[in-house]
Amino acid sequence: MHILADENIPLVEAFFAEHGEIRRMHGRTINRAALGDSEVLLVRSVTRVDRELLEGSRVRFVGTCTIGTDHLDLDYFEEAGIAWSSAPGCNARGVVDYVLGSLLALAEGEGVELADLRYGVVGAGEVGGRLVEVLRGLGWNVRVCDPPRQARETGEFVGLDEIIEECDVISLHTPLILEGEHATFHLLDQARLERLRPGAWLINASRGAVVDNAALREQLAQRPDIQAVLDVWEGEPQVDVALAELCWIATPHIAGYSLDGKLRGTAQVYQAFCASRGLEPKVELAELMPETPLCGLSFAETASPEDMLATICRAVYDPRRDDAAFRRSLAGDDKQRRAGFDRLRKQYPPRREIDGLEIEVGSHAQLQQIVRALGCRLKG
Ligand SMILES: NC(=O)c1ccc[n+]([C@@H]2O[C@H](COP(=O)([O-])OP(=O)(O)OC[C@H]3O[C@@H](n4cnc5c(N)ncnc54)[C@H](O)[C@@H]3O)[C@@H](O)[C@H]2O)c1
Ligand SMILES: O=C(O)[C@H](O)[C@H](O)COP(=O)(O)O
Repeated sequence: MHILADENIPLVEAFFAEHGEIRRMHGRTINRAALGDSEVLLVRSVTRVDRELLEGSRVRFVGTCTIGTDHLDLDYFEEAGIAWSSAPGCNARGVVDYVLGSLLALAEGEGVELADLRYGVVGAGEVGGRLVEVLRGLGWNVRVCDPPRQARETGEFVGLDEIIEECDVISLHTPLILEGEHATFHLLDQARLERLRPGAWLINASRGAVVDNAALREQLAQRPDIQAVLDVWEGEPQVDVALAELCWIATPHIAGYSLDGKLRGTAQVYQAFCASRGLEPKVELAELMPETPLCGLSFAETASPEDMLATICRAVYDPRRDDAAFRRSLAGDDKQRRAGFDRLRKQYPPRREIDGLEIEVGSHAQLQQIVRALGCRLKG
C-alpha cells in the first residue's frame, strides 16, 4: 500500500511504516498527479482535500492530523465512500497555553490585573471548553457563547452581542463555517468590531476568516485602545502586514503547535486508520512521547499568586518569542513572507504543555487553586 503524507506530520514512519510505503511532500504542493497510486493520504490544514484532488484516485482513507476540518470536503468523502479522520482535541491544550501567555503579555503591557476582567469565550468545544475550565478555575468571570451547544444543552450560555457589549476580553474558538444557521465566516464583522468595549482585547486562534481582517485593521488603526492577538489570518500563508503590525501579538498559526499536540494528532489518526481497517493498533504514543525537559517547579507559600501564575505559564511557553520571530519574517516581499510563514511552522521548536508540570506550593490554598486550575499536578 502507498501512503502519501505531509512532510510536517511527525512520527508517520513510527506509526504507519508497517502498513505501507510512505512518501512525504510539502502539504501545499500535494495535487492529483502527486497522489499517484496512494491509498492513504495524511494531511495537515494546508492541503485542500476535495473532489478535484481525489476523484479518480485510489485514496480510500484521508487523515488530517489537526483539529480543524474546514480544508476537507466531507460531503464528497461521504458520497465517494472515503473513510476519514481528524484528531479532535489533539492540540487544544496548546491553544489554551497560547491564550494564557497572550493574556499575561497583554496584562503586563497594559498594566491591568487579569482577575479584574470579564472574559467572553466564543465557541466552547475542545479548545474553548478547556479554556473556560481553566479561566473559571482561576476564579475569573467568564461568559460563554456557543449557540449550537445552547440549542442542545441546558447551561449558562449568552449571545454574541452580550459578549461584545460586556466582555473586556473576547477569545474566539469556533470552527470556520461558511454558511447556515451557525455560520462563523466574518462572525466578527465591521459592525461587531465597531461595538467592542473601550479597551477590549480580541484574541483569534481559531480560523482567520472568523474575523473580517480588513475591518479589524481599520478598527485597530482608528481605536488604539483595542488590542488584538492574532494567530490565524485570512488567506494564509499570505498575511495582511499592516494588520499584523497593529496587533499586540501576531503569530503564524502556531497556537496549537505543542509537541504533545502534534504527536497526539498523528496517534489519533493512526488509531482511526486501524479502526477503519479492522486492525488492532500496535504502536503506543506513550512509548514515543519524549520526556519533558522541565518537569516541575517549586514555590514558597509566600509567593504572590499573580507572579506564580505568570512564572508557571511562561516557564513552558511565552508567545512573545513566536511574535518576535514572526515580525522579523514580515520584512521582504510577498513571496518571502509566505515562505517565512511556512518556515517558522516547519522549524517550530519543541514546546510542551503547561499541564505536564508538577508544582510544589505547600499548603497555601490560593496557590493550590491556581495549580489545579492550570491542570498541573500538585506535589505532596
Ligand atoms: N490556531 C491553532 O493552532 C488551532 C489549533 C487547534 C484548533 N484550532 C481551531 O480552533 C477552533 C476550535 O477548535 P475546537 O477543537 O475547539 O472545535 P470544536 O468543534 O471542538 O468546538 C467548536 C465549538 O464552536 C461552537 N460553534 C459552532 N458555531 C458557532 C457559532 N456560530 N458561534 C459560537 N460557537 C459556535 C460549536 O458548537 C463547538 O462547541 C477551530 O476553528 C479549529 O480549527 C486552531
Ligand atoms: O486545526 C488544527 O489542529 C490547528 O489549526 C493546527 O495547529 C493546524 O496546524 P497545521 O495543519 O496548519 O500545521
